[in-house]
Amino acid sequence: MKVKRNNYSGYTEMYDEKLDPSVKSKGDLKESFYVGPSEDAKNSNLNQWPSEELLPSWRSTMESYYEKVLSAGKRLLSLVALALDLEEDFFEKVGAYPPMGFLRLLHYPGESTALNDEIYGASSHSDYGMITLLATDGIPGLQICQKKDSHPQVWEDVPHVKGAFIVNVGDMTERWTNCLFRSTLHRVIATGQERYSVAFFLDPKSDCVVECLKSCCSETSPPRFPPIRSGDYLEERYRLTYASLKI
Ligand SMILES: O=C(O)CCC(=O)C(=O)O
Ligand SMILES: [Fe+2]
Repeated sequence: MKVKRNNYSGYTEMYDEKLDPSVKSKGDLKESFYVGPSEDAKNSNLNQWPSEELLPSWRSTMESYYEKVLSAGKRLLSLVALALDLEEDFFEKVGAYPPMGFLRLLHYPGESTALNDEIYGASSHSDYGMITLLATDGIPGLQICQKKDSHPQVWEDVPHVKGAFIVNVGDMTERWTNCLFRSTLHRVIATGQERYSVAFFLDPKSDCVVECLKSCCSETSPPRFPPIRSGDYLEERYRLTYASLKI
C-alpha cells in the first residue's frame, strides 16, 4: 500500500505489531492507520495521506477530528493536573506542550481465530503517553485488568457508553505520579466480530523530561522510575512493539 507506515504514520497491516511481546503469536490481528502531528519540529509533514481522488475529503475530515480531540484531550489534562493538586496549566509549564497527538484508526477483522488462544485483536498493553481518548463502535472485545500486578490477571469487559470516550491513563502519567495514577492495562480479544475504533494518544513533547512529581514521593515512598525524556521513552516502547516481528 502506498501509505504504508513510515515514522509511525500511515498504514500498518494485520500482524504488523505485537503490543505484548510475550505472546506467542505472529502478531496482533488489527490493522490500523496512524495520523501524527501535522508538522514536526523542522516543519516537515510526516503524515501519509491516501490520494484525494481515491478518498475525497478524507484528509480534511481526519485533520478536523484531530484538532477537536486534541483540544478535548488538553482540557482533560488540565483536570488531571487539578486532581493532583497542581496548577491547571502544569503540563504546559513542565514542558509537555505542545503535546504530540497520534490518531490511530483501527480495524479488527471479523474472522474467527478462536482456535488459537494466543491471537488477540490487540494483545495486553498499557498506552505509552499521558492519556488516550478512545472511541469505539460498541462491538465488544475491549477488556481491562484493574489489578495489573495480580496473578492470575482478571479481565473485565469495558461497557460501551454511546457518545462517550473511554479514557486510558498512560505510562508516562504513571511515571509522573509514581503510580498514584496507574496506567490502564487493556487488550482487545478476538470475538469473531468485525470491529472499528479510533484511539487518540496524547504524548508529551519529545524533549520533555518526565520525572516523579514532588508531591508523589517521600522518604518512605521514593521515586520508582528514573527521569526520562519523553521522546526516548516512546522510541524504546515502539522499538519493543516491533522488535519481536520481522518488519
Ligand atoms: O481498539 C481498541 O478498543 C483499543 C485499541 C488500543 O488499545 C490501542 O490501539 O492502543
Ligand atoms: Fe491501547
